[in-house]
Amino acid sequence: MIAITGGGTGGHLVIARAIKEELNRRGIKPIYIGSTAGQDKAWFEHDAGFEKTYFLESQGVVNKKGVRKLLVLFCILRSAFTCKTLFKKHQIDALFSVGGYSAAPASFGALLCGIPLYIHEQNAIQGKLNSLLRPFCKAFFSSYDPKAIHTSYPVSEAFFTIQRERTTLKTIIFLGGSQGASFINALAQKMAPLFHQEGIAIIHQTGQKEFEAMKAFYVHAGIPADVFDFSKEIPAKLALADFAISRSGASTLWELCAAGVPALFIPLPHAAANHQYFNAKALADQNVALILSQSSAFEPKALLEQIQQLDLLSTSQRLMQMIQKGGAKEIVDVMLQTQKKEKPC
Ligand SMILES: CC(=O)N[C@H]1[C@@H](OP(=O)(O)OP(=O)(O)OC[C@H]2O[C@@H](n3ccc(=O)[nH]c3=O)[C@H](O)[C@@H]2O)O[C@H](CO)[C@@H](O)[C@@H]1O
Repeated sequence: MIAITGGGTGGHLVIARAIKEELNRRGIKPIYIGSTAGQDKAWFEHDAGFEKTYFLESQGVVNKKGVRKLLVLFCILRSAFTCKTLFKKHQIDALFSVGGYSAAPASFGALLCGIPLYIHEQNAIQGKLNSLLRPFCKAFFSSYDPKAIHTSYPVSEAFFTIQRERTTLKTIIFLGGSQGASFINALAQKMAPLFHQEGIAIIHQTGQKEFEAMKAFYVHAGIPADVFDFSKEIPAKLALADFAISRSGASTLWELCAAGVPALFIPLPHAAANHQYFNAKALADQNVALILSQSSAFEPKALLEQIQQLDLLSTSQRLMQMIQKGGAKEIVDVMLQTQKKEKPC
């Protein structure tokens, strides 16, 4: 039996879902261990692809100080012992972690039990928990790190199905990551009138917090736009888009590659170790993406011209070559081949 852990935000959870789906295709129903905080419950609480789901108390340690930090660490340790019991109950042979604070209890629990731990790092710069656990894991997967087991990013097949070459800028999509991005919403308010004048249609994922305000903005400005807070139909939205203005969360970035949608990335400046910048830089270094720093001033007309000057066709062709189907299959193959049976839990 396999357990999957980790999450907190959509970028982590989408990998957990891809691995779960690949296991389901092979007749395996894993269990899931996530957190009561973040988006874990919303994504998986009622997911029938899991044998059972558990949500334990866990929070990030990184930004905590003093007594608060000690309390969080104690909480993780207590939950790690809960996981030990769960592993025994479900006879877990292997744990797959997508990282993030919600992965901490089960990962430490696995180490306590001697259960092989497999880690997927989504980003170009590895997270704190993943760095700590990497020396003890059975395999470490990444689409960036040459020293890791290199696999194609496990993007859902749906993004390959809608793959097409882009030739003309007819529709633009604003993407703020799983929680939306205030900066991208503000930028959209400056750019939308220009796109509208050029006859470019707009799709805009705002996040929950600013959804009403952004919807009102488009209505007042008289600009027709497909505005939504969060959608389960991102592949259908990307299918229509010829260009994206987006945060560079790893999952979104690779989905854009798979779909062949060229993008201007605006990395989240506060992401740990600036990893969103390095995610986008890996593409920009190969001339297949534009980057705009959130702290640099920009002139909307100049930005529009920069986007319009991009060679959409060759960029979208090269993006599609950067990722292959079957990333989740590659990971599950390694996991099942190396899995050990003897468990001293
Ligand atoms: C604030 C934060 O911590 N961000 C991190 C988080 O990003 P975040 O959670 O924003 O994740 P990504 O942008 O990587 O992925 C978002 C996922 O949610 C999906 N989606 C998004 C919007 C929507 O309406 N519907 C929908 O289904 C996307 O298709 C994608 O699969 O995890 C990523 C992967 O570790 C990191 O690179 C990011 O830095």
